[in-house]
Amino acid sequence: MDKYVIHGGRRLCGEVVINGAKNAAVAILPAVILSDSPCRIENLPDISDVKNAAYILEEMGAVVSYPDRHTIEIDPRPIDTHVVSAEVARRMRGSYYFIGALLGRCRRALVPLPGGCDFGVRPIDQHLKGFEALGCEHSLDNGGMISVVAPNDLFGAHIYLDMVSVGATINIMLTAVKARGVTVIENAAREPHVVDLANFLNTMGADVRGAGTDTIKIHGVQQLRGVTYAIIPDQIEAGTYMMAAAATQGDIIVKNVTPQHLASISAKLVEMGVRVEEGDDTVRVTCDRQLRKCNVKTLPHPGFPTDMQPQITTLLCGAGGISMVTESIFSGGRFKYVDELRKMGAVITVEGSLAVVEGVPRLKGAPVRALDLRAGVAMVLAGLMCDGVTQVENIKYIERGYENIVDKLASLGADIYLEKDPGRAVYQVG
Ligand SMILES: CC(=O)N[C@H]1[C@@H](OP(=O)(O)OP(=O)(O)OC[C@H]2O[C@@H](n3ccc(=O)[nH]c3=O)[C@H](O)[C@@H]2O)O[C@H](CO)[C@@H](O)[C@@H]1O
Ligand SMILES: C=C(OP(=O)(O)O)C(=O)O
Repeated sequence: MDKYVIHGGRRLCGEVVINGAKNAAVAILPAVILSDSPCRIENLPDISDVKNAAYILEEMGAVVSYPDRHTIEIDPRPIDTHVVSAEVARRMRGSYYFIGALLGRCRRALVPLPGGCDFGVRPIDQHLKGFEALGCEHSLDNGGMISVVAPNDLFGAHIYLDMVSVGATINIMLTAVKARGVTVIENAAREPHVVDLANFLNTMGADVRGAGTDTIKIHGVQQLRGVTYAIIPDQIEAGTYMMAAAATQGDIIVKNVTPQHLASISAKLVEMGVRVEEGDDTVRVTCDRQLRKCNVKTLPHPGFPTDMQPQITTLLCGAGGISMVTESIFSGGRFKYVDELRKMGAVITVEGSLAVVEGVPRLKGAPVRALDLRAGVAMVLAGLMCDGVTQVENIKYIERGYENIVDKLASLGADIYLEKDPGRAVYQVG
């Protein structure tokens, strides 16, 4: 099995450039099928989730080309199916956005239940409730394929989400932009990728207002046109490198970011005694002291992101005192990685959605597994901050969301390399 090998204890210093946002990219790529002409998407991250989304588009008949590693051109006109096949779609969460986009394009969709990080149950009832309100019927077959059909067309509706859901907000937007009349989504998610998708759709000719607030209003239109669009920087990749600076008493300038998207992450680092200086599109993170304990609660944006929870919990393992981390988005299922951290000497007790983290002087290197994307990158952070050698297995999860992580960390001074499994002829993503 391929693994990352990390000799810990190096101070990370220098500059790192952040790539485009995974969670924006996996929504914008399906949205392209709503267009009546080709689109060019720039600042695309080179990660396996994006490769898988592009593969699905090609499999459906779109003509796809890559002028360079971070740019994709997609001509959706040849697509003549409403079906997404299961194999690749099940390797990622964002494949469920093909439901919303296909409904907008052709009023029906047959798409597998999505994959993505395993936090226990990840229901999609709010997505289905939204589609129903817009005039759709749905069913699930034994093979895990979801069929959603709008027998009499799509009609704008007033939809209140029972919980703040990024996925449901985006999926409903994708359908409603091509519905007749006005749709209002109440209790909508406000994450930066929700806003980025709305901006992309509006550039194509849609009429989406209020994205970034908890009420989004969409006037349906008949046609959307092809555009050139650049994806926003990845909030979570940026936050992870900020934590790497703090974890190693380092000094890193994180470039190509939107500092406003990082406000909750910066605030927690400052509380821990870390210096964070914001530029126009940079943040510099410097740490020259032992971290202070702090309490963290994950919340929908603009609260502290759940996708940064494993990273900050890891950081708190080296802080002075006892910290409390409350996971309020994915209750229960997002602390599984704590067992891996314990192998490195972490002292953490988990009760339901609360982790109590007792700071220890040093973690020590050990063989550990990436249990999901952010849990995996948390193991990398632990490896960087500890004494000795850490081997991180199951790195395919990390590659879902981090472009070139080994080279980026090595360029900051980390002693990390990828050890390829000699027995593995072909590396399969996802
Ligand atoms: C591809 C993508 O963008 N993934 C992100 C998206 O996941 P995802 O879209 O799955 O997350 P949601 O915001 O929908 O989930 C929030 C909470 O609502 C629950 N829920 C959601 C929908 C639903 O129909 N019913 C329901 O009960 C979920 O189980 C969870 O407890 O937002 C999460 C929360 O910021 C992030 O961790 C993921 O990185
Ligand atoms: C949970 C995540 O991703 P996904 O929803 O794609 O599994 C994540 O990015 O941390």
